[in-house]
Amino acid sequence: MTYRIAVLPGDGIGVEVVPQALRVLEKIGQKYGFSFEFTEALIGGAAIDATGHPLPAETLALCQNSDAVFLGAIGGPKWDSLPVHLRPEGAALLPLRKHLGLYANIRPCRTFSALIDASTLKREVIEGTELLVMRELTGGLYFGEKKRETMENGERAIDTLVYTTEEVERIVRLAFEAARKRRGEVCSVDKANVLESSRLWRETTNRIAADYPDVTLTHMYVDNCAMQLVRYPKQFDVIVTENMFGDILTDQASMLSGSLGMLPSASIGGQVALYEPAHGSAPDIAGQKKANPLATILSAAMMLEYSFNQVEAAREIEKAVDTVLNKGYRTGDIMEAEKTLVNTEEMTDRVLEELA
Ligand SMILES: NC(=O)C1=CN([C@@H]2O[C@H](COP(=O)(O)OP(=O)(O)OC[C@H]3O[C@@H](n4cnc5c(N)ncnc54)[C@H](O)[C@@H]3O)[C@@H](O)[C@H]2O)C=CC1
Ligand SMILES: CC(C)CC(=O)C(=O)O
Ligand SMILES: [Mg+2]
Repeated sequence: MTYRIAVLPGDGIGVEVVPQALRVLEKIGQKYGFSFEFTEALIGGAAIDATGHPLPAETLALCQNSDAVFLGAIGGPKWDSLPVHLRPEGAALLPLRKHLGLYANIRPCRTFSALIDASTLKREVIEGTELLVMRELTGGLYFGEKKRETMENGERAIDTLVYTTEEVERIVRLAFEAARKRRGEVCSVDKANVLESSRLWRETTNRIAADYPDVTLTHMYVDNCAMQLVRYPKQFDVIVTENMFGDILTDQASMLSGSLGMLPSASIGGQVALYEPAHGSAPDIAGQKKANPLATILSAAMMLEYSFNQVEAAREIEKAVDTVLNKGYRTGDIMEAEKTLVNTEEMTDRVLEELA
């Protein structure tokens, strides 16, 4: 079996971590008897520089005609002065997610036992955390109408938060389905005390819950959730939430794993799924071989599981990551005293050794 993967390294550390995950995929494929046809394409700032557009038509066509899409990260200071609708994030990443129908972004967040003591949070708070955030990905504040208007005394800018019943229903159902395979608990996070879209979200979620009597549903306001995530994260099984809330809460939750460089993601819902680390292009460390490749390598494991049902191969990659951490290898973001500092490629070398 050969899987055809559209590979979009993007910008900044995207171009450093993606090749590392491809090495891991090649290796695990050899072991389990499958292979990959990787086709690289431009996206983001790199695509603006080369073609004038952050999401060239050929890139989109390649994604639509592949078995899965594997993305690094996009954006960076070079393109920061562009208006939102022209910059890499707004004109490439969001449209790509929309075109591919990827309405669900799954971000599993667990503690790695080797990293607990490196955390800024107390061991008793984070140990045993195993939560999953189901973030709505093609609606909400990032996709509503935007406007800039000239006023007498300056300008005003408008972003709109819109959700339809159907958009809420499909993501909430996925959350309930995921909870069924886990602890059976869904926490729906909203701001229903002030946002009308959240009131619709909550009403819809309550209605859908009737189809899942075996799953416990609770509701929480997003501000409280941000606090509860660092107070007592073990209370959460599946969190389902609006696009921007999920974006923010998962960067925060990544610290329960040890670093943003440890958090993988899968975006599903359409014909072709997309896998990418939760982090961005990290301009502050780009080009210095410091990037932690593990979030991207763990995203590759999610691809094997979700798109290709290669569950055993996925588990083996996750186990290799655990072992490498247990042996004391660390990139800078997770470094602590008496551990071995390695660069992006060396960390991957260690993972490959465990897969040998
Ligand atoms: N999916 C995507 O393509 C995303 C793109 N971005 C874009 O990335 C650019 C930078 O955004 P930031 O706010 O700085 O967020 P970021 O996620 O790129 O970085 C935040 C912090 O985490 C660190 N970090 C992130 N990934 C790491 C890794 N693998 N290893 C070690 N350290 C890591 C960075 O060095 C930085 O200090 C912006 O242009 C932003 O729009 C941001 C988030 C997601
Ligand atoms: C363009 C942003 C929405 C990207 C991001 O921060 C994310 O998807 O996590
Ligand atoms: Mg984000």
